[in-house]
Amino acid sequence: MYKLRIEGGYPLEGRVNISGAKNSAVALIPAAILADGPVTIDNLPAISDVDTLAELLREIGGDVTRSERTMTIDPTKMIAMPLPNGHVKKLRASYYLMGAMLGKFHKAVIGLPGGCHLGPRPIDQHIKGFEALGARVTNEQGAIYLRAERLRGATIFLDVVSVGATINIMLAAVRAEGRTVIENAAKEPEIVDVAMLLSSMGARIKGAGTNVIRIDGRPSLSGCRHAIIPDRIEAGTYMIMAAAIGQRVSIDHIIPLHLESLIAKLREVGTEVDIDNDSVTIGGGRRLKKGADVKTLVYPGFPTDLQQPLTSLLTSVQGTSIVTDTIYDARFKHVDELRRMGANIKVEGRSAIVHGKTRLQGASVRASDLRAGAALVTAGLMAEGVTEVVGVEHIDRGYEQLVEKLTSIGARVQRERLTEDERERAAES
Ligand SMILES: CC(=O)N[C@H]1[C@@H](OP(=O)(O)OP(=O)(O)OC[C@H]2O[C@@H](n3ccc(=O)[nH]c3=O)[C@H](O)[C@@H]2O)O[C@H](CO)[C@@H](O)[C@@H]1O
Ligand SMILES: C=C(OP(=O)(O)O)C(=O)O
Repeated sequence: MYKLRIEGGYPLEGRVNISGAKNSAVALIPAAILADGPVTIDNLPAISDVDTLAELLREIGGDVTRSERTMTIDPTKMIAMPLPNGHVKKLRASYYLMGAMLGKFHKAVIGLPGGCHLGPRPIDQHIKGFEALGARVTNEQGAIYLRAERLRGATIFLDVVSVGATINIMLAAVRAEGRTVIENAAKEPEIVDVAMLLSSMGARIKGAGTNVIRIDGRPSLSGCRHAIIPDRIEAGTYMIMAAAIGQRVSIDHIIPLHLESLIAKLREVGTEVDIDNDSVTIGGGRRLKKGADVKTLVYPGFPTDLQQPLTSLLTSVQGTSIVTDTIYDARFKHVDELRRMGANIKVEGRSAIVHGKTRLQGASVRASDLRAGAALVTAGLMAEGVTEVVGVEHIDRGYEQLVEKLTSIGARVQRERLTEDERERAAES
């Protein structure tokens, strides 16, 4: 187990390359199950969620080979092996094995997924979709059992706009008989990415990226090659860090259009943002002028996955900012840790009320989830003195080479092994 040791106060300067999107990668890897030949995925991020999924596909008989940023998955020998426990609990996206295995084998047994603890994260809309396609779905001792004689296209209206349910229903529907229509679908760029991969396999999908997706099922799908889109959340995290303590930082290999809501918010608090074709530059010294209210919303609204790091930035801005998360009701575990560092933040219901401006002080803090980790690293970079962040395994789920990337732009960050004492304390909490 590791911790990050951050010496705060060193300004960031230079260029950072952004990796492929976690939330695409974790759907594209299970999607490969649906093909009848090898699927090659390029621009794969080196994160632990990807390693876990590769392991899961191997468990069900997949031949998975990997070179630096490319993974080839040959699904021809895969079987519908039950996965009620084990690796499935390590990440959220193991739920995509349900849709993909149901589509391919008409049956699956998958343990309820793990992932960040952000309050209740039900999967009722996924199940409603599978049932509409003709599956029988039961929950037995924490594992979901899915079985269908035939899968037939259906019209499904999602009661909640859900990224996971939209993708999972797409995965099952591409091999169902006839037409499926997903209404009130989520519109995130990662959904478009998944639709592109499935289309390259021969699937017929229209409307991905809008709130109505139409899918005409096919009896078989072929292998293909596909490159993952850039990670807008990783990019946004570095943009926030640069706004918090940057001189001039360019964030490269991104799609700026995917970050419009963050760019608007950063400008609102007084950050200079220059946009190029595939990069943005945050820059020219710190000129943050006033607090801002932020409400997380489904895409293209402000992403909940950037809410926590943005909160760290807002501690350094004069005035009061209100950060409201409309997607998750308990995504505020970072707040107690920021308070340890001197932040003046109060949580009321779904909102964090941030009173700035505070000069944060280094402290020992715990990342309870992936983006809480990003928020605490951001705070550590801004703070006076040394910050130690434990819970690094959460950060490793979604940030490729965080230490190396930050060090390359002037941060003082190291990954250190936990001492015996620290390991014991981590096990107790
Ligand atoms: C692996 C992955 O891609 N994770 C992302 C995905 O998570 P995930 O797919 O889990 O998030 P959803 O879009 O499904 O969740 C949105 C909201 O809908 C609720 N809900 C969802 C499904 C359901 O069946 N019933 C239900 O009530 C959830 O509790 C949540 O309040 O989208 C989230 C919202 O952008 C991001 O924070 C996560 O990073
Ligand atoms: C919540 C997140 O991830 P997951 O859905 O995989 O837990 C995230 O990426 O911020």
